[in-house]
Amino acid sequence: MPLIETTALQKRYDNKVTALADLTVAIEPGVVGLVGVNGAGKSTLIKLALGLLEPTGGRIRVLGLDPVADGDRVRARVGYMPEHDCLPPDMIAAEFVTHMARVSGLPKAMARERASETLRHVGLYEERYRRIGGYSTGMKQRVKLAQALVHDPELLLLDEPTNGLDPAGRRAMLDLVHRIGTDFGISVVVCSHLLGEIERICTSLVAIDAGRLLRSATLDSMTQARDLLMVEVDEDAEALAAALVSQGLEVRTDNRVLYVRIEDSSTDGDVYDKIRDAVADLDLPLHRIERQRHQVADLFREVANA
Ligand SMILES: Nc1ncnc2c1ncn2[C@@H]1O[C@H](COP(=O)(O)OP(=O)(O)OP(=O)(O)O)[C@@H](O)[C@H]1O
Repeated sequence: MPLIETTALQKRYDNKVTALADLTVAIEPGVVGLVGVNGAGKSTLIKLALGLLEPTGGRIRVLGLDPVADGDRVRARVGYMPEHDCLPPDMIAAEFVTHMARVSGLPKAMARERASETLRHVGLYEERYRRIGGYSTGMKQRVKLAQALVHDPELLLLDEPTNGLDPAGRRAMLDLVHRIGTDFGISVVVCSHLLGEIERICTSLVAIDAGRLLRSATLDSMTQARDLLMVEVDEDAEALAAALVSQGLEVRTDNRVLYVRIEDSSTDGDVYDKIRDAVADLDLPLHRIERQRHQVADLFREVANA
């Protein structure tokens, strides 16, 4: 069953801004990156998934449930880390996370225990009895993550979890998110406007733009299908390109460099052979030949510019 499934989902705010225009997507289990520029509609989708907002058109299901009609059941199975600072500065972290566990329905002793475990898991065990107001931004983000995890949800919705962090803090937070997906088997939907940053921890990506679906695909399908061989010759790149095209290969040239498309890894050997033969026939000085993966960000840019 998809984690989140939407059909022609629309959200128009009272101020007439249409945040989601006509979104149809099925988000499958795994660590899923929900990407889009600021204002694309990511937070709106998350709030609709939590039942905090109601759609103005279309339909949304979360773990097969309607988040408006079945709000309590959805919230019991879903953890949410909001984007902006929302923590009570005067509370100590252990108390706050215990309280959030109680709100989610855990009995007192279990709530305390789970709060300690979760704070340990996010790397705040030593500091758990300090006031949240004295925490750094990175520590506050970890408390937000801990309260989302404390009731052991099946699905975590994280809205820009690296917000406000420095590069080392961003990496640490993303590693933590990745481990939650792999070690605990919890599905995660992580929103970000920085595709290059989250692609390394995700199993699939969903890109939205102006409230519509731009693309949804697994990382594997995006990278494998679009592998390239980069071939650099010292001269006559055009002649080599023509020879390869006549052999049925797809080639793009950029000065002395050719990019040859490999559609399927089973045909790799053929492509290498054709390049080697053509280089030999033309008696060209081959500088280098190497396999190059498309950056996932490039693929999304291609779609965006199409
Ligand atoms: N409560 C609201 N009332 C009116 N308009 C809103 C409200 N919340 C969001 N919007 C507008 O809806 C659009 C989508 O916003 P949303 O926050 O969902 O985007 P986002 O992709 O999450 O971007 P960001 O990361 O900047 O929050 C934007 O134009 C935003 O200004």
